[in-house]
Amino acid sequence: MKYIQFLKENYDWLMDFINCMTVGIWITDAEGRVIMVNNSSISTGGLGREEILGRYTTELLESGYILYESSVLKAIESGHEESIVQEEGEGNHSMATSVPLFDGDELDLIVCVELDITEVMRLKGLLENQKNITRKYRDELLKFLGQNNTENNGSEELVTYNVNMIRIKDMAAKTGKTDATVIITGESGTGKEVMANLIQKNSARADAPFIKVNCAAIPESLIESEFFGYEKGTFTGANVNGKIGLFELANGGTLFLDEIGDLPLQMQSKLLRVIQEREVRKIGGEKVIPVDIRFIAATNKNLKKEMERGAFRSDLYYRLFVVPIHIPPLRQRIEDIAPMANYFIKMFNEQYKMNKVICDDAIKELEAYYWPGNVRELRNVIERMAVSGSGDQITRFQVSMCLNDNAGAGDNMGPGARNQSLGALLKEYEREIIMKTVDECGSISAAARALQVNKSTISKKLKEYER
Ligand SMILES: Nc1ncnc2c1ncn2[C@@H]1O[C@H](COP(=O)(O)OP(=O)(O)OP(=O)(O)O)[C@@H](O)[C@H]1O
Repeated sequence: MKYIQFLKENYDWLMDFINCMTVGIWITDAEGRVIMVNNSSISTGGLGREEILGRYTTELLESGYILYESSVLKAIESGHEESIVQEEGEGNHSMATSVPLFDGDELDLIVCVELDITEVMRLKGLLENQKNITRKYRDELLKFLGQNNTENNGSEELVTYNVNMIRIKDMAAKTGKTDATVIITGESGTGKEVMANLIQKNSARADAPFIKVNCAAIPESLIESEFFGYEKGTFTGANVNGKIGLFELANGGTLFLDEIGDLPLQMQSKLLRVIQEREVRKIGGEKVIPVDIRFIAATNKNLKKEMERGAFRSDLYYRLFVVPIHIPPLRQRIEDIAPMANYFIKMFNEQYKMNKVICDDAIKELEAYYWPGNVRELRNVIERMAVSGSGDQITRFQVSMCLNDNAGAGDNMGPGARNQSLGALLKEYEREIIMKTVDECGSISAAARALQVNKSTISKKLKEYER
């Protein structure tokens, strides 16, 4: 009883000491009987010192002076430090921490410190509120991104959760509001056309004609007549009524010049003239037709290099690069792979009336791939797995096989490009095969029979995989 003894011997000056403190302090004996209490504690409760001193905590609890529960009683019971937070009405909160002090093995007394945490709780509430608001805005933002995605031509969305891409998308949407010429660059399959659709859809010309032309697909001999059209009787064997050219078709709207890097030099200078002078004349025609066209061009070529080697006109280059938009390859925005994969699965589920889902492992496998064919390749891979796999799950095994097929079909990044040794790759495939067979066969014995190995081999491998 050394603490109780000390306390009794030094009661007066100890009382003066704890009365200097702004926190409430209670000291009870091992039975929870109050032997000391300071002014700060009394000022927070409804009873005076004399009414508290000498009373058992259980009594105070029963009489309602202490609300709900007592940290003192909890500390007596557990023999450890105990804290409780209590609401004391009118939004006030306190936190009581009781520390048991032992003389040897014997509980001697309990020191309870009471803190007014009303302000802390108010701040906590504010923080919670703030967090809820942030969560709400985040959800709204994600919803907005998803909704924005549908603002595309046709049924396709521009799916992205990549910060860079979101910024680009934002900028693209803004340029839609102007008539500035836009050039979209990026590797094949990165989504340049999807971006062009987004720009057009967000522009004042959204309801006006949107003419798309693949410059690489038109034979050189026909390119001029395709763009400018011709008057009737101009060519023998041609349409007797003449032809309206792409420029005229796009008048009042937008002309999307895909693969502009493949436009023959001669046509490049003619295009430049149209962009600058805003008028066209049909082949064999006299009449000058004023045109009001917004140009969006795209290429997977490095136009600067093309210009340097004389394959692209520098004046056209500078005329096009008013608003340049570069779309990064898919391998540089790995966070887009999972949402895109899920987006394509949903799309193919609807198209083929399926219920496919992709497992996390399979997503990881997709994320580890190099994607030389970018989003187009991802979409094709998902479609192939969706229509060819059995069951509703797209597994990691299926992804591995599919990506290997892709690599084998001439794409330049096979499993080796993932920097894994043959041994590691074989182990990985062995694991996939075993897991899939056990999954499909429903038991280790059946899988062992199917793979023509001992049951113990499969069990051993499965244990290894669990580690
Ligand atoms: N961000 C995206 N969200 C959803 N689908 C996308 C996205 N980007 C590309 N795709 C899809 O990938 C495929 C290829 O996209 P797109 O044709 O726009 O690429 P591209 O860069 O214009 O290709 P290319 O240079 O070969 O013309 C399309 O099926 C398109 O719908």
